[in-house]
Amino acid sequence: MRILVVGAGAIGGYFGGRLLQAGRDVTFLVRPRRAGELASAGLVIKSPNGDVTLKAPPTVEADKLKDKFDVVLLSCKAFDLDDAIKSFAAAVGPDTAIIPMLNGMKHLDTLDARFGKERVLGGLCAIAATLSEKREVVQLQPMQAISYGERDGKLSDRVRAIDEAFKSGIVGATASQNIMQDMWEKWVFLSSLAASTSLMRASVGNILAAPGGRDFLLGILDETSEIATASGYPPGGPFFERVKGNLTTEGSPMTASMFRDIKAGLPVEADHVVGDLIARGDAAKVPLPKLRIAYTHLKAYEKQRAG
Ligand SMILES: NC(=O)C1=CN([C@@H]2O[C@H](COP(=O)(O)OP(=O)(O)OC[C@H]3O[C@@H](n4cnc5c(N)ncnc54)[C@H](OP(=O)(O)O)[C@@H]3O)[C@@H](O)[C@H]2O)C=CC1
Ligand SMILES: CC(C)(CO)C(=O)C(=O)O
Repeated sequence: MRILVVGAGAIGGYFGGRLLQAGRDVTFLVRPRRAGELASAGLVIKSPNGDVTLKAPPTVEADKLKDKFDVVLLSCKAFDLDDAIKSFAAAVGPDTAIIPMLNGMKHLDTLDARFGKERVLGGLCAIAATLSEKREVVQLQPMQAISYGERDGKLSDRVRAIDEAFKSGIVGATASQNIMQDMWEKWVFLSSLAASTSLMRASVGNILAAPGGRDFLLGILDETSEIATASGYPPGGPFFERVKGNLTTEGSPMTASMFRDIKAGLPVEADHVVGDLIARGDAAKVPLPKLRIAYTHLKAYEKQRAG
C-alpha cells in the first residue's frame, strides 16, 4: 500500500514517521524547506512513546509528483488546504482514498468538491504534538490516537486494508464505523479547549483555578455540544465522555495546539475550528455568547499578526 503523507509537520511527521518506522511504504509530500531539513537531519521524533530518527525519509515535491498513491494522509493546516490540494492532486487516482486529519469539518466539503465524495474518508487524530524550533517533531504527552472510516459507517475492504497497514505501525490506530460522530465529538472537545485556552492564555488547570473559570469552560462546552446536537450529532460517545473529564481536571497542564500556535506567533485556524462552528450554530439559532467572545479574540489576534 503506497501512502502519501501531505506535510511533515507535527502530526504528519509523527504519524507518517511511525508508519515509516514500521516499514510501511510512505512518501512525504513536502515543500522545499522541509525537504532540505529532512534530507540533512532526517525526520526526528522526540516522544514519550519512544524517540526515533528516520534518516533521509522518502520525500517528493509537488512539481515532481507523478505517481498515483493508494492513500493520501492529509496533515496540513486548514488555511493551507487549497494550496495542498493543488500540490497532491496528481497523486489521486480512481482508487485513491484521502484521509484528512485536520481539526474541524469544513475541509470535507472542499475535498468532496475537488475529488468526489467517494474518495474522501472521515479521519481524525488525537495527539499533542508540535514542530520544535529545531524542526523536530515533539510529542508532548503519551496520548495518541488516529481513526479513519467510511462516512456512511460501512467497514469497506479499503478501510480494512488501511487498518491493517496502520495498526501495525501506530499505537492507537482504529477503523471507525461511526467516524462522522467521532469527528463531531472531537470538534466539540477541541473547539471548547482551543477557544478557552487561547482566550484565557492559560492551561485547563489554570483556568479552573481562576474565579469563574470552571463555569466558563463548562459553558463553552455546553454551547459547542448544542451546536453538534442541532447538527444531528449529539455528543455522548465513549471518546466524548473520556475527554470531557480533561476539561474539568484540576491542575491539568492541557492546552490546545491553537494556543501553542498563538504563543509562537503562528497563524491559527480561527475560521475553520471556531468560525465555522458559530456559523452552524447561528443557522440553528443556538445562543453562543462565550464562543463568540473567543472567536472575536482569535480574529483580533489574526488582525494584529497581519500588522
Ligand atoms: N499539533 C497537534 O497536536 C494537533 C493538530 N491537529 C490538527 O492537524 C492539522 C495539522 O496540524 P499540525 O501538524 O500541528 O500543523 P503543522 O503546521 O505542524 O504542520 C502542517 C504541515 O503541512 C505542511 N504543508 C502545508 N501546505 C503544504 C503543501 N502544499 N505541500 C506540502 N506540505 C504542506 C506544512 O509545511 P511547511 O513546513 O512547508 O509550511 C507543515 O509542515 C491541523 O488541522 C490541526 O488543527 C489535530 C490534532 C492535534
Ligand atoms: C484535541 C487536541 C487537544 C488533541 O488532539 C487537539 O486536537 C489539538 O490540540 O489541536
